[in-house]
Amino acid sequence: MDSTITNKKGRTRSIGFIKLLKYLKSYRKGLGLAVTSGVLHHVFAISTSVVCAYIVGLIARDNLSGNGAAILMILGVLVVLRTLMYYGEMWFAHEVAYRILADFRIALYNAVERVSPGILLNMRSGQLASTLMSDVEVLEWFFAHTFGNMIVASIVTTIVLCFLAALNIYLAIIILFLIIIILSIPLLLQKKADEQGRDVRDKLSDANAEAVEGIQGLREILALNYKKGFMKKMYNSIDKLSNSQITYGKRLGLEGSLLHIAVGLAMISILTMSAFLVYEGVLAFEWFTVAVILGGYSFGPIMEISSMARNFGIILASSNRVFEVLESKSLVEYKETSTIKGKFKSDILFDNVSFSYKEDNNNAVDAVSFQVYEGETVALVGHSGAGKSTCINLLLRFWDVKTGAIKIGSHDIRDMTQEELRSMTCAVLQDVYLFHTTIGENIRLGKPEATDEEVENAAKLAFAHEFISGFPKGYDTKTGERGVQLSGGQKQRISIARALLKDTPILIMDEAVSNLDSENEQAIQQALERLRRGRTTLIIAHRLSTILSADRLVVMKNGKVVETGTHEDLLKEGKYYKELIASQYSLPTDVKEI
Ligand SMILES: Nc1ncnc2c1ncn2[C@@H]1O[C@H](COP(=O)(O)OP(=O)(O)OP(=O)(O)O)[C@@H](O)[C@H]1O
Repeated sequence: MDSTITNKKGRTRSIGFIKLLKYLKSYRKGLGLAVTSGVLHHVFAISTSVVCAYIVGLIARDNLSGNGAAILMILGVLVVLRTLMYYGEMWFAHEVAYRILADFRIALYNAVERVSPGILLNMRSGQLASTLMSDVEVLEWFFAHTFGNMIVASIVTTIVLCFLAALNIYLAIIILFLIIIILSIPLLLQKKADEQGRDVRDKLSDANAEAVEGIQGLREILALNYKKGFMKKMYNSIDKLSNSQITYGKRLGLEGSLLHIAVGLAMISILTMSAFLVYEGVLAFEWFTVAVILGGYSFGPIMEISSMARNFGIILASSNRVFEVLESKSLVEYKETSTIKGKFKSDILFDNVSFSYKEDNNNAVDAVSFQVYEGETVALVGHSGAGKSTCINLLLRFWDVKTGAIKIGSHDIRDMTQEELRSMTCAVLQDVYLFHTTIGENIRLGKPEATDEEVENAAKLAFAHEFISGFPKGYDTKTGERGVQLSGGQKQRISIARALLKDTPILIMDEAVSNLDSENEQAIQQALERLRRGRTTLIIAHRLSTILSADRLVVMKNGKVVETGTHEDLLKEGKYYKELIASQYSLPTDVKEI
């Protein structure tokens, strides 16, 4: 029987098993305690039954001869010990399992952070959440109930077989043979179990992703009256999941039935064989019931691991999904240690930069060159899809350039450590995310050690202090999910306060396109003015006022830089810029001045 069934990623069952085992390495002590108490739990349970069976045998032969009280005492002690050991086994096994799950969750989150946003391109956020939470949860079966139980089953079965061999060697041989048959049943159905397990986990993750999308896009679903269409998609996904689970359940049922038939036949064989041995005078009568009980017990632990093995398909599928994230290669590798001497200057150079998001795609930016001098504000302008955000993504090193180089202070950003790059740059992006914590903490994100006074000063400069103070709890007001809901303009002012507090020499901005009321608009423009002062700023400009206030403009079209210069120069000499401005801001094409 091939015990190394290959899954869709080419990973084998045995490789998956070994990978999971590696995580147990640092918990050897806990695992040892779980296995020891597991073995003792079974040994005491078997001993209790064996003593009972022996008493029955003695009573049947009228041979108890006044030992009843002592035997009852022994039985009482065995029951107490068995209970204690069961408690210990559950405690230690779950302690190890849940500690490992915590390790997995932290490692997974680190991996997501390391490989994002690249990984998020290929995975829906619901699918990722499914891996982070429920796939990891499934691994509890392995760490708490599979590996340790396998060791316990091997030890207990060996002990029982030795005991049986001492009674009669033929009984032991027959039971060993029957155990091999019982163990081979899950192996026979292993390929199906792996395929079905993978299918269930994939379908579950799709259904999760659909549900998450339904929550995230609820506003659009209601506003566009898309409820029927969305529900159809949702039903479809849930239908596929339940069909897959039913198929999986049917196989579990088939496997379980085969196991019960095998165990039933095994019990009949033991009963017949023991009776035959007693009849032949080879086995004393009082050992008959003991032999039958021991025979039955030898299948107990084996049945336990067989039922776990029946679910190994799902365990393997979940572990593959977890390892897929853990082992995803980072799109960007940072230098571990700094090689750059002296202080950084903050000018930015895009030197013949080309990049495409996927190998077979056209370049999103193509041979782009421009410079932002220290303290200068350069605005990227162009139609949607021109490549402006891509320039910012590359400067922030969410991806690396395909050819060319981006330099800060004449150093290639690929030669900088993550810490160096992050301490030089701060990004204020369109979609401001507020965490479910206080407004104060949300502002403090980029500088956790900032004092309350510094936070308040930053908020004042960002014109956010006034509305924050208006809340009954001020800076201690909770925001984000289930916290107070802030308007788009208020969120932007908080993100400007964050940037002011972080106080980096380079500011990278993607200006929000959403319409703001004039009060918000004015406050934000003034806050941005303050933020840009003395910093090297690269900004994706959408508002005419921002374009006008920039020192120079870099005009992009289809991934290329087509014109650069000041607004006035471009109006005089540029051709494309004039058309762009006219089309975007409803101005005549012969506009001379705005
Ligand atoms: N994550 C991505 N994966 C694949 N292609 C992408 C991705 N992001 C952008 N693109 C493509 O790269 C090209 C440049 O897009 P980019 O977002 O840089 O343009 P933009 O000028 O910022 O547009 P907008 O003003 O609408 O944000 C477009 O063709 C776009 O479809």
